Amino acid sequence: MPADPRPRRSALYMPGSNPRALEKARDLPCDVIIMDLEDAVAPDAKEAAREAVAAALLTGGYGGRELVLRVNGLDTAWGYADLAFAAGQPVHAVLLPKVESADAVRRADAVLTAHGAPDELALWCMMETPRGVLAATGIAGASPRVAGFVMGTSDLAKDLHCLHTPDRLPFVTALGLCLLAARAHGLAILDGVYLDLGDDEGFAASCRQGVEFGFDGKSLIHPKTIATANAAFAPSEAAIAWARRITAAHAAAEAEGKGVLLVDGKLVEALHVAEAKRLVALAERIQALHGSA
Ligand SMILES: CC(C)(COP(=O)(O)OP(=O)(O)OC[C@H]1O[C@@H](n2cnc3c(N)ncnc32)[C@H](O)[C@@H]1OP(=O)(O)O)[C@@H](O)C(=O)NCCC(=O)NCCSC(=O)C[C@H](O)C(=O)O
Ligand SMILES: [Mg+2]
Repeated sequence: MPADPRPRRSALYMPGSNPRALEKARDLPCDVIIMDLEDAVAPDAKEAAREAVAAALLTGGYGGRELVLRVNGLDTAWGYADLAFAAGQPVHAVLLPKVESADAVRRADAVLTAHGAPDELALWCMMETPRGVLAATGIAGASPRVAGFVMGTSDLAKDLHCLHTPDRLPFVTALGLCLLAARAHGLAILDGVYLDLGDDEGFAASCRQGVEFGFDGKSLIHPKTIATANAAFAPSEAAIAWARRITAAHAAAEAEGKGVLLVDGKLVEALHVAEAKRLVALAERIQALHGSA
């Protein structure tokens, strides 16, 4: 468990070519902002998008939100220049699209390093192709910079020829493989976007399912979905109260030389306390970031 888990309940994408969205993001209660140079930006707007992102980051005002810059792939006309640009930007992470191998991560890492990126600049990887999903473990461990995965379920559906069903059964294998690889390597992992902005109920259900799977949060395409994702991925008040209770009860039991106990008839061991402490730390970080859970 990370000692100090960072809130990543809601990660809002915005086109780098949309200055209004970049400006609006300063006042939105999302935990993560993903400024996109890739698929949300038309080919003839790629360079203007880089300039708009640079101007927005120079102005700042994004508070404690985590800033992520999605670049184009190194196999495109813009990828190298995007990475060279990203190396000098005040962002927390660079998000690589369509990552299919550990080697692709290492090539991107080398460009960042050659352009003076600090060691703290993280790499996040879009997991959105069949090859990428099958190479998830190698990708997760490819470089010390790799700190997160983001599921790209739209590209994945295209390559799998599958449908976006309400239960997301067609994605279960891919989501599970990426979750396993991310957790095995101590990475953050965010669920894919929900495309139907008119279906609030379906969106809420997909957030609940993301929580059940174990994702840290959900990637989003519109500000109106932030509140639902934030509520779904935050520990509930009842969960926090329970976490505090079992932590205290377990400490008292330990003082009496016992490793296990029952609280309200439920078995509590050290592993439950570890998860309880993670939830409480997460709730405290959310409070510090936005002032409320
Ligand atoms: C989908 C949109 C194009 C809709 O935009 P718009 O018509 O402007 O929406 P609204 O009029 O309802 O907007 C209301 C206000 O909110 C601001 N807004 C809208 N979207 C964003 C946003 N994403 N970030 C910040 N601010 C936003 C508008 O400017 C309005 O503000 P105001 O002027 O005050 O009224 C648009 O939402 C959009 O572009 N969304 C992001 C699309 C995107 O980034 N797509 C790429 C990422 S998803 C992906 O690639 C998936 C992955 O790779 C995979 O394979 O699965
Ligand atoms: Mg994609």
